[in-house]
Amino acid sequence: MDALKRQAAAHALREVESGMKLGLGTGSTAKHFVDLLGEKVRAGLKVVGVPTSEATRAQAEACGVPLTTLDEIDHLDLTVDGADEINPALDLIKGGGGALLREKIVASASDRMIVIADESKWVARLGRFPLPIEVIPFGLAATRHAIAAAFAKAGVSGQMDLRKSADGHVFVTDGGHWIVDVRLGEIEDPPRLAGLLSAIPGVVEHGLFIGLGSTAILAGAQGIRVIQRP
Ligand SMILES: O=C(CO)[C@H](O)[C@H](O)COP(=O)(O)O
Repeated sequence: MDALKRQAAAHALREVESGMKLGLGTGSTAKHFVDLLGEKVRAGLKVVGVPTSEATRAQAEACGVPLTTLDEIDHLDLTVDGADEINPALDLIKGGGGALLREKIVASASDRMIVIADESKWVARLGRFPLPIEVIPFGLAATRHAIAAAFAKAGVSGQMDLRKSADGHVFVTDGGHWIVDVRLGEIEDPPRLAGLLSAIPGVVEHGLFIGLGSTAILAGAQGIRVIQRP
């Protein structure tokens, strides 16, 4: 599986040109991309990156990839990131690694987003992977109530689990927020659910990435598949 992730990352690297401003994703697949990008940079490629997490920032720095922020620049040419699920519309579930907020800000600031993954992430319908919802700790019970109401309107339901770290403490995002993971099953209308969740005051962001993915590069036993957003 890890070899497939690296193959997808290597394929995405072909889209990188000198002078580009790049969004750098988070997770085990994006890690391969940053690693391979670092090799190119050390060989002379001129790019600048905006990391989507503190973990990616540390990795990119160690690899020698020059970094900037979306305070210093307001726009990126290309973001390359992984995903937890990808459907044929190239809508995504992201946030398994907890970086969904910065990932969505960075992807939204990019002309193009290439999603890299192994084939197991390709699904007919989103929802098998638990949907991460990043919430403000203040007023959590009220926010959960509002999330449940949004689910009812969208015709889905599922248990909400507050994400914990391996040490048993509540997982805290790079932005200081918490994450509620919800196993919904098939989501009939992801754009509608995304809109309903975005309207809830205590919800900082959610893992439905609608209309952001431009291209998916999927690596499988049969080779690489490149899918463009319809
Ligand atoms: O959204 C993410 C992190 O917030 C990741 O892109 C997603 O979880 C996929 O990770 P991996 O490449 O390790 O399977």
